Amino acid sequence: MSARLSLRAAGVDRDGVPVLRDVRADVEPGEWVAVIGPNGAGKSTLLKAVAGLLPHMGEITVAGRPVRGLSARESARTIAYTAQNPVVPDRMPVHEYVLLGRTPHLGYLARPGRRDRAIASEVIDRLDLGRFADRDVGRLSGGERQRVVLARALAQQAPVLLLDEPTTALDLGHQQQVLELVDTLRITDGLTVLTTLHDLGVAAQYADRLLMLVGGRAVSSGPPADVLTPDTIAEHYQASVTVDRGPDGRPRVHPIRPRHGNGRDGIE
Ligand SMILES: Nc1ncnc2c1ncn2[C@@H]1O[C@H](COP(=O)(O)OP(=O)(O)OP(=O)(O)O)[C@@H](O)[C@H]1O
Repeated sequence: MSARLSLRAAGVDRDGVPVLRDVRADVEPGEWVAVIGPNGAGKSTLLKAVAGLLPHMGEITVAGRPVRGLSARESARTIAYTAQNPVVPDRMPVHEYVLLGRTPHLGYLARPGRRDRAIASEVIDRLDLGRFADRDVGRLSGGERQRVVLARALAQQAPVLLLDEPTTALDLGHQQQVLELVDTLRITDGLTVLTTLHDLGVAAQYADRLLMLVGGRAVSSGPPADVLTPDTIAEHYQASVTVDRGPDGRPRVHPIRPRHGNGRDGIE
């Protein structure tokens, strides 16, 4: 199953304050869109609204069906979501926790079967978690836990993957491993991938398109090379960068020190 994701005039209020407004976006099956933007821009809010965890205005549909009409079970079979700061049960072995990802596929009161265990084992292996399989989730490092949470989401085998900052706690090698795995699944299984990513370099390398939010509104969207310009980044992040192209033609963003011109630090 593949599923197109579509947002039309999507908006969210939190405590009566508008934090997302009038967002229009589409993510096609097999496409990876990264939501970028400064702190507090509404990136996590957007993902939570798509995951059905926050009430929204406008229309958000998955495979043509409004997400607000999906039951919890239907939603979990269609959308796998990982939070920026996931809450995990401390005293549960990794293999059991990952197996929870199979719950939406089980019949009423049914227990996971051989196939469910095989799927959970496979994602545990692919995320290099085999040696932690019997350890409690609460006794893992931050990066190990982040991979376990992703493993549970992948075990769900949902056609839509929503990942809120999936690599923040990961070392460089595991970052690449996770991002490459998601990219492979996007290509081989046609997953529809929507992530938030703070690291603009990573976003540029992996996403087909970027959606930049500022103050809850989409201010720019399109291929990474169109969105990631020094002027746009200076305007919306108040950051100084240069941008060039890598061998793959994708933009590479290099932070540079702003020019202070006050003479105190020797920089003109
Ligand atoms: N539970 C909440 N109640 C009220 N306001 C909230 C709540 N959670 C977030 N907000 C506000 O909503 C706005 C958007 O927050 P959100 O977490 O979506 O931003 P973000 O772009 O993901 O930020 P960051 O890059 O810092 O993770 C912010 O102004 C934030 O303060």
